[in-house]
Amino acid sequence: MGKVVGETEVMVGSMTSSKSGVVIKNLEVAFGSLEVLRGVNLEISPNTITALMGPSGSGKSTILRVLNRLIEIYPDARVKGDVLLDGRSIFEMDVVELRKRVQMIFQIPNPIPNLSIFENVALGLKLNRLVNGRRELFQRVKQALEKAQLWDEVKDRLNAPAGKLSGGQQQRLCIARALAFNPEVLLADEPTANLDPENTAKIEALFLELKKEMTIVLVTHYPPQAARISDYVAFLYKGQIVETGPTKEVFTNPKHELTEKYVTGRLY
Ligand SMILES: Nc1ncnc2c1ncn2[C@@H]1O[C@H](COP(=O)(O)OP(=O)(O)OP(=O)(O)O)[C@@H](O)[C@H]1O
Repeated sequence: MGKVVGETEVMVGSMTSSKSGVVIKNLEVAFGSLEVLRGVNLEISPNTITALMGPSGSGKSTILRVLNRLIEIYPDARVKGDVLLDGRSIFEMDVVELRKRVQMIFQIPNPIPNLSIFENVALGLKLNRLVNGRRELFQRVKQALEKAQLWDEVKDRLNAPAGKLSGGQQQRLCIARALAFNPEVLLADEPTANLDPENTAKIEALFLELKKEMTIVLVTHYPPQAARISDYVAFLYKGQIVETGPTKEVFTNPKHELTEKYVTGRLY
């Protein structure tokens, strides 16, 4: 299912303008003279997991970096086109506000290792003055750790340094830190690439829970992960979207030869 807008296929989700859906329109990104994204159009429905998959260097992370405007930290990056969040251009929003609504986690978990487990989650809430008093702060941190399915494992050692947690726990701590902001969109850039199968399964199960409350955009190198947990996929190749659609459809009946090669593990 899809309609053509601009150069590439656009997935049609449940609603275009409904809350916290994301619409990417004719996105182009270049670093200096290097064009890395061209004519990218994509509609990401609320409360879904959309997987961006494709070979290394195809532009997946760059799309994520546009969605929270992290791209603006690169002085030579040029961005054209538009991205709508809940119907409004993200480029017209206050960037600090945008990044509260659109949180991001990375391939390598990046808690502050010497800071306590509690403080890693609390810090953003304190710096942004989002809570009133210690009691509310504790409740928000607890709630975030619960949602990230980490609370039971850490509730007796909240003051221990985050660096003492296992890799999988550190990644869930980073998810808790993001969830503390009650984001509408969670961007996940290969969040399980450094984890063993057991921890990967935990994060995947967690995402399936979290999508009930937010929209998730997942970058993955690994087609089976997209097949397991995403509702929609966009397959990127050399900076363009080759094919998008409901995950099952794209995996069972890919329309493009490149997609077929990729999902069957013959294109890296
Ligand atoms: N800050 C930057 N400056 C210059 N070029 C960059 C920068 N960031 C990314 N690129 C280039 O943009 C292209 C797309 O990179 P991007 O990281 O988005 O790809 P990717 O699909 O996420 O790759 P991977 O799966 O390896 O993470 C690559 O050619 C990369 O070298």
